[in-house]
Amino acid sequence: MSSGKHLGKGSSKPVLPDDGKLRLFSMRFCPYAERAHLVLNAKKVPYHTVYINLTEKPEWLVEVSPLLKVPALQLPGEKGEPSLIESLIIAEYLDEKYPQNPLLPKDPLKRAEDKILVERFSAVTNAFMKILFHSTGLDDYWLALEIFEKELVKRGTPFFGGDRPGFVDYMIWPWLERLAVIGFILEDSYNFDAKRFPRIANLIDLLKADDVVKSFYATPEQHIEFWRGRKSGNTNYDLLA
Ligand SMILES: N[C@@H](CCC(=O)N[C@@H](CS)C(=O)NCC(=O)O)C(=O)O
Repeated sequence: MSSGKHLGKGSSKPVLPDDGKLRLFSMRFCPYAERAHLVLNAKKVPYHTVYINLTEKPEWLVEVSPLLKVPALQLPGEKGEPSLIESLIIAEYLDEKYPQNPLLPKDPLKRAEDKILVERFSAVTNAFMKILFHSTGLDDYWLALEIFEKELVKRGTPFFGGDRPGFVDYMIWPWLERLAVIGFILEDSYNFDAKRFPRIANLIDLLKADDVVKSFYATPEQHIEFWRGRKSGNTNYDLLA
């Protein structure tokens, strides 16, 4: 169940059924929130989604997300107390709590290596933000992405998770899904060189066909539409809600 529209200032906190389901506070176009949706969907855990208008945040958001950010995950039975926050913490919690379809490897060293890789992805997400808000940083973006291309060569598998998507794949996917936005912001339709990133290009194709990714997918056009609104101060949060 989803709240449908993004709730903003003046909205009352939705009363959700006490049905033992998790509650995810989210925003449809937030890549960090998408991480949480992907893990929940990979685990097939039923949950409610409450979408938040981040431009005019509802007064009650602080009750569930002390840093006023999404995602925040409220556990069944919790009422107002602060929930789990931070996409990576939420993703790891869910992977440990729900053992079906494990995403992180069992081996402690391999687990640590995957988590380090995801930490290193912040170089990509930081460069992405720079492009979005300052139209600069494209070279940094590709340089950071190269680390991931090389890692796939090293692992010799189609996914970071091996023969199927794992933790790293789902944690980085939201930014791969948004590659077209870079072209839109920089007013350049050419934005991804599949010859420079053949493994990443293959990974993108494979992930696009993955049921979990498909369960929370927005098209390049939809992402561009969202960012066009955001840039002009007319954010259409409900474009896909
Ligand atoms: N480090 C956080 C980042 C979450 C984040 O920045 N979310 C954005 C939306 S994509 C947000 O809630 N922004 C609201 C704000 O910063 O006021 C995570 O991984 O969950």
